Amino acid sequence: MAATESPVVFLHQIERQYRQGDVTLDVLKGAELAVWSGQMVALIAPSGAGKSTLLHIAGLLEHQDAGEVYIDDVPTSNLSDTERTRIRRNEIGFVYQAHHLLGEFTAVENVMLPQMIRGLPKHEAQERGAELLSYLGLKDRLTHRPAELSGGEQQRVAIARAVANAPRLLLADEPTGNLDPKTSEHVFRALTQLVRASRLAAVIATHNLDIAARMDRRVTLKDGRILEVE
Ligand SMILES: Nc1ncnc2c1ncn2[C@@H]1O[C@H](COP(=O)(O)OP(=O)(O)OP(=O)(O)O)[C@@H](O)[C@H]1O
Repeated sequence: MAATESPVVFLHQIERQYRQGDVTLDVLKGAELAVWSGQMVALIAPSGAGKSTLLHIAGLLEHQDAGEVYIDDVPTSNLSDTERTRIRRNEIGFVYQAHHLLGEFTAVENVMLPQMIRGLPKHEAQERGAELLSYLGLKDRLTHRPAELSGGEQQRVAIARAVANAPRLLLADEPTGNLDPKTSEHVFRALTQLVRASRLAAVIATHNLDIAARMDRRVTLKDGRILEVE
């Protein structure tokens, strides 16, 4: 990392409250996090601490109440919805605990879709989809539908889909949460491979401490703020 390089994502003094009736829940209270290209950051915190909220805000899926999200130095809070969607589509990839693949489409079609939404011709999307899936060890599964794939295979398709548009930032919310240890290891390796090869900035929420230990940094959420941990 060059000393002058800007972070891919910089969350600055992020505040987020949820109101339900008379009750106000302060989930984020000045959260601060910068992640650089090529860096994998594990986000480890108890259930309800605000991990998903933080990832949704970093991914421009949800608005913060105060503070700023910078993507490649661009402040995003005052951008139009169209502009936020453009950044989300082109610069950010998401992987969720449940893979959210489209059941009626094949593995490769699931990876083609975000690229075609972005305007890529079908044959190019198909070529990249097949290339990514092969890279993740799914060369023989291209035309399988999600129901015909194992949990780990489905999750690798979801990872391929998340990086199909060559994002700069990868956000993952417990990507190995539903998987057995061996499959988790497989999926984590696939994620690492892609982050390293494409120099992505990645924030990965996980409860798996073995996996967290192998990332570049570990952070937690305590009282609505981010703390670096060993
Ligand atoms: N839309 C919402 N409306 C009201 N409260 C919400 C909303 N979304 C989240 N919360 C509350 O905010 C807190 C943080 O939720 P969040 O999902 O970010 O936690 P988390 O750390 O991701 O938890 P988990 O590990 O269980 O997924 C929780 O107490 C949750 O109930």
